[in-house]
Amino acid sequence: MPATDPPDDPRTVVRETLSDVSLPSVDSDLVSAGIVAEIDVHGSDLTVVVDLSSAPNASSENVMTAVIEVTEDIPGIENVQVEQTTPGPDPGANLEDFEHVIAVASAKGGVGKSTVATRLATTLAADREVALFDADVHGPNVHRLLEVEGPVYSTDDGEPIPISHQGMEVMGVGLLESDVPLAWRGAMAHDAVSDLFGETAWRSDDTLVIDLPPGTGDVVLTTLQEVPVDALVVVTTPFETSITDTNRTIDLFLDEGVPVLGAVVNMAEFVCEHCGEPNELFTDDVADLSAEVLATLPFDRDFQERPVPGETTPRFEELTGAIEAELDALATYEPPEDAVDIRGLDPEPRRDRVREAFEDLESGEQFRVVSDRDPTPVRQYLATLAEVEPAAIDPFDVRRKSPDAWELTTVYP
Ligand SMILES: Nc1ncnc2c1ncn2[C@@H]1O[C@H](COP(=O)(O)OP(=O)(O)OP(=O)(O)O)[C@@H](O)[C@H]1O
Repeated sequence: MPATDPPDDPRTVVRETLSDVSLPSVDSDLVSAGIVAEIDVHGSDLTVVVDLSSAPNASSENVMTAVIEVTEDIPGIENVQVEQTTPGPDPGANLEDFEHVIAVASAKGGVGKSTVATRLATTLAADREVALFDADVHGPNVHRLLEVEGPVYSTDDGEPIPISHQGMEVMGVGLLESDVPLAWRGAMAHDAVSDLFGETAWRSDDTLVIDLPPGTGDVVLTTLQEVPVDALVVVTTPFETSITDTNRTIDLFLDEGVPVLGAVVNMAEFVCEHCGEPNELFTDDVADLSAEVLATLPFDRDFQERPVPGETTPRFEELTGAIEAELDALATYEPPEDAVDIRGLDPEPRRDRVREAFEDLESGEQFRVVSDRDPTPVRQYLATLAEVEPAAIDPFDVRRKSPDAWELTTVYP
């Protein structure tokens, strides 16, 4: 009798085989950890369904590879298929469900935007549940920095499941086609990012960090319109043209009502590894930056190493601290005392409050409104009330202060 005869109940053999498999990211073996949800054998075809909700630190890829490796050697088994169940107790959390959204942008490529976004996410992951989205459709490299690979699996409803990487969820266009250079442009790029954003079945709902593409193109602007960003961080190098471009980018974001938190000045100096002497890499002064400097980072080879979720990097603590303070401030946003607060009101009382307060003013007096939506359309209404052209309602400064509080500041013409 050949030694490869299939056993009476092949599922038992598969289960026993899997109970001998352990991974560094899982506390016990795959069966005891509750990862093996279902085993199905038809002839020589084996299907193993894995559920990673009980092992948040396990990467689906590592688990699937381990399952395939050990089960395809089982006598009688020729084809092995591993499927992942819809994860988590509350699968498919929406973008709106995130408590905080932080986006990282830059005017130019290559200034360290992805490095900052990725390290910010991994540092924040020490205290929070963090998800990281790579929206840099033209040069996605978050997955490379973290050394995370696809394939990306889908829920039963076809929603892409983010890769769980050491407790942090990661998603991005780079994961969909790991080794294929993406050449998406314009509308196609926008659609790809937008779809992925809208459909991803996040499990976390605390903090989302987004690595935006460089510049202020279509993907950046539509992403910022579609996603309720709490705070935007702009990365720049301290070089004159870089600062000029960054200032232009910041102005554009402010015009769009994006809450720009501040800037990270990257690669500001290089400390000689031999003599310890710091050397400025650029001589230009960052005083010209139009945003607050949240952190200044040196050129440091350590930043080229793979960041690990949950591991704090001393150099990033300043930045992370500034962002956490801002997130706390957002949670307790108080409108200025002189502002007309129209949040939560129906359309008619909103208009009445604005009209009464605006018509009370003398020419040149400041008018401030706090709204729970973008108050830009109010300009036309104010112009009608003052019997002027909308352009005469000037200045017209709209700032988003929290996910649901916009401040409009203008003066009576
Ligand atoms: N402070 C730093 N010290 C040393 N190396 C750095 C630093 N910041 C970034 N780098 C390195 O510079 C390179 C570019 O960084 P990164 O990919 O983060 O830039 P980027 O602005 O996201 O670029 P792109 O927009 O083109 O994707 C990477 O190899 C990264 O490791």
